[in-house]
Amino acid sequence: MAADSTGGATATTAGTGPRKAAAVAALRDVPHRPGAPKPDPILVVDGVQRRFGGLTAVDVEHIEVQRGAITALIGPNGAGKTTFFNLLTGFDKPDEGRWEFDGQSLAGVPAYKVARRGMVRTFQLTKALSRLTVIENMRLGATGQRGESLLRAMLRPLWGDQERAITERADDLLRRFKLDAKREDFAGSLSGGQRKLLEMARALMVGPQMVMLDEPMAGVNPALTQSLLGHVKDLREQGMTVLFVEHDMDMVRDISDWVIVMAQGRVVAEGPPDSVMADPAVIDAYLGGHHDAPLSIEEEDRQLADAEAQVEREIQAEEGK
Ligand SMILES: Nc1ncnc2c1ncn2[C@@H]1O[C@H](COP(=O)(O)OP(=O)(O)OP(=O)(O)O)[C@@H](O)[C@H]1O
Repeated sequence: MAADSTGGATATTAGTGPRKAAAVAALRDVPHRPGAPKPDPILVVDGVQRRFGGLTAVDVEHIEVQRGAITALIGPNGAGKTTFFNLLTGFDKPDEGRWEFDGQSLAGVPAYKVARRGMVRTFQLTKALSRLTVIENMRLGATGQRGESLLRAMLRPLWGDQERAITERADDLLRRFKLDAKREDFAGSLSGGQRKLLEMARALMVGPQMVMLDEPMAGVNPALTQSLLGHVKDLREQGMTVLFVEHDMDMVRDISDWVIVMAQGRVVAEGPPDSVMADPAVIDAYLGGHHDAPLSIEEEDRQLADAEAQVEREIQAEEGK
């Protein structure tokens, strides 16, 4: 069943409606390990590899994404998260592997068709898109496409009913995302947070079942943070599945039902946010290094003890001279 992606006049700021409870309940008995099977997966990925010369950027053996849940994809810089998003949504091609969305293979399907089949990703406002108005960006979203080469096609006039339906949908979404006052403004004039809202609103133009968000909090000032979080949670409350890449661990903890951790192209851990983030192996090996997550008290104690022991050894070596 297609998700109702225009419904809901405003984002539920609490975002803890019945779908949140259902997602948590559905994932309760899923084992906390890479590749764990889910009770109702909307996306199933098998053996996807992408190599750039000698570098294997993505090497995902198996991933299942639970329908109707918010799943975070985290990992250190260069882990392969963005490349993986690009592969799944048809913006790049893997060297190997297959994946099914809602039971249908998507391998080899171009990006705009992937979007029309119900899996859509946000993409950042490029320079060219910044020179279009907000409403023009929304219309481009209806084609499920991105990219400068498509601007001309988009600006071609549409016919009567089709254009009316698209404009109506765009205006509904702009109202919902409180961007209606910006309708005729150039997208480039929006603040960081408003851009993120536009990217999300534009993705919803195709009425997707699954929305993939690439760093939805990047560049968003604190005043808009809660509103953005509310909108993401609202996607789940309307029946959509969300998969997002994010470095902001507070956001991951706040909104995700499940977390998948990638490092060096592979899936190295899975589980609910608290359990994944408390996993010393994850913090130490994949997050601690670049301070994405706060250290646990045990980890802090261990690092302090290591440092003290090191100083002690140095003092003794000095004294022994
Ligand atoms: N087009 C490309 N050509 C060559 N190497 C690439 C290309 N795209 C990505 N890579 C390399 O693949 C690896 C994975 O990159 P990717 O951007 O997917 O990681 P990421 O997890 O999204 O990182 P970040 O969190 O910093 O965005 C990196 O080593 C990157 O340098």
